[in-house]
Amino acid sequence: MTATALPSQPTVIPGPPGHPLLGSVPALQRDLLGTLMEGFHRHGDVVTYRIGARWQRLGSDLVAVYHPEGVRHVLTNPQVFGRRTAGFDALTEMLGEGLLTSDGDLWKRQRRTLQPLFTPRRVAGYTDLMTAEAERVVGEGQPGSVVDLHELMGRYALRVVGRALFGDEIDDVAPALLRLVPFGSDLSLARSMQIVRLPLGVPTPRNRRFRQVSADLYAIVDRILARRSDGDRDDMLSRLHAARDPETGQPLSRAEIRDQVLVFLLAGHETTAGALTFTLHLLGRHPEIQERVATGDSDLVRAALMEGMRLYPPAHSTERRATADTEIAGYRIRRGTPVLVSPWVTHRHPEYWPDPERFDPDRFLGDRDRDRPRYTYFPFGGGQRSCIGEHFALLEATVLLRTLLTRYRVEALDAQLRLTPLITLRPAAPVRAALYPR
Ligand code: HEM
Repeated sequence: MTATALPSQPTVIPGPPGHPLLGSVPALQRDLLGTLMEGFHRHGDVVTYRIGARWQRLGSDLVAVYHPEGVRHVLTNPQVFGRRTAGFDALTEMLGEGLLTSDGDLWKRQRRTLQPLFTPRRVAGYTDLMTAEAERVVGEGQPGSVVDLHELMGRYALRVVGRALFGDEIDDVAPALLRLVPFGSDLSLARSMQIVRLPLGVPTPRNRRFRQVSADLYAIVDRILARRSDGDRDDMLSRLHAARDPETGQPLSRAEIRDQVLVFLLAGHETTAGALTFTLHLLGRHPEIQERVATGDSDLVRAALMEGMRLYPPAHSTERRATADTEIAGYRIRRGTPVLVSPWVTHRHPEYWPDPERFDPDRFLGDRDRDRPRYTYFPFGGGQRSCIGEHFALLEATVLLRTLLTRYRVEALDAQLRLTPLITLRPAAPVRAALYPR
């Protein structure tokens, strides 16, 4: 498949017919990832899901693009595929206009200003902090006891990002934050899937809950910001205050700093916690692979993490909106159409991933890793809106894996992971594992 026109291609994009009045909405709400996967198996690399009624004016089409070449086209052409989608609009209503949700010139300015905080050299400066937190979390495990990997990894990732941001522990607000995140994620996703979206000001029970969660999240940020005495610190918050747009010299406003802090707190812990949980679960189901990784060999640790994120990409799907008429694989995409790309599906594309469901970290070693086309694997997205925290997350995750696995043998106690795909992929239940000292 290519992103150029193929004259023999039909112009109607195939897809499931769905419910006459609701289209694929009930199926997507019931089982998002299963519905996407089924669409791929039945209809191929480009699939239309009807959102709402079949009559043109009472619904719209969501086009999912699963082939790596199509994914590249969507993620690397921001002039054609913009960010103002129902999903990002709902997130903006919840979290304000931080780097994840802002758009256009505002995003450009924010990214220019914040990028220097995330260079590999800057990120390497957090190694000691990450190691100390990994030791601390690992030290809390009772030998032989059963732990919930997701709870443990959530605590680790939040402590790391909290200390990196504020130079201090944020343990006092962590439980509230960890409790609010799935509510916020669930409400944002549900709002983005509503066929008719009432303004948040309309006091429906769901709108009230939405606004309350947003207010509670900001209250946590304000509490942390208020107690922090500005001194000579070298944390991310001081750098946010000191950061200047390299082109205009403009600093971030107070409101922008508040929004960025919230985005970093949320985007910076949930995804990494998920990646670690899923990888440890998989290693806990594959003792022979775990033994190799437990040697601490950095290539193997990295490969295990990459393979964990292949099978369970924390950011399982993302969306763009066509801002002009365009074409993908010969199919016409009309201006205004929402377009979805999904690491969950593309990471299982059998053309590029033989035996896709098998956990095999060796896929990420040597030539096999190098020879693969770029957008067969995109857990951190791609193009100009790719994850700013990628180096940070990779370092943080490999430090934890090495620390935990050299100390403990992990035995996963659940045969299957039950998942809830909200904005990010989350376990639907505790992910139980026993830790045995080595
Ligand atoms: C394993 C961990 C992580 C994964 C899998 C991940 C994944 C992603 C993905 C896929 C995107 C792009 C979304 C899109 O294109 O629509 C993204 C964006 C972003 N991520 Fe991450 N992320 C991770 C960790 C982090 C960390 C640690 C931070 C911050 C400390 C962070 C902050 C952000 C921000 C601010 C953006 C928006 C960037 C922009 O639009 O300019 N992420 N992330």
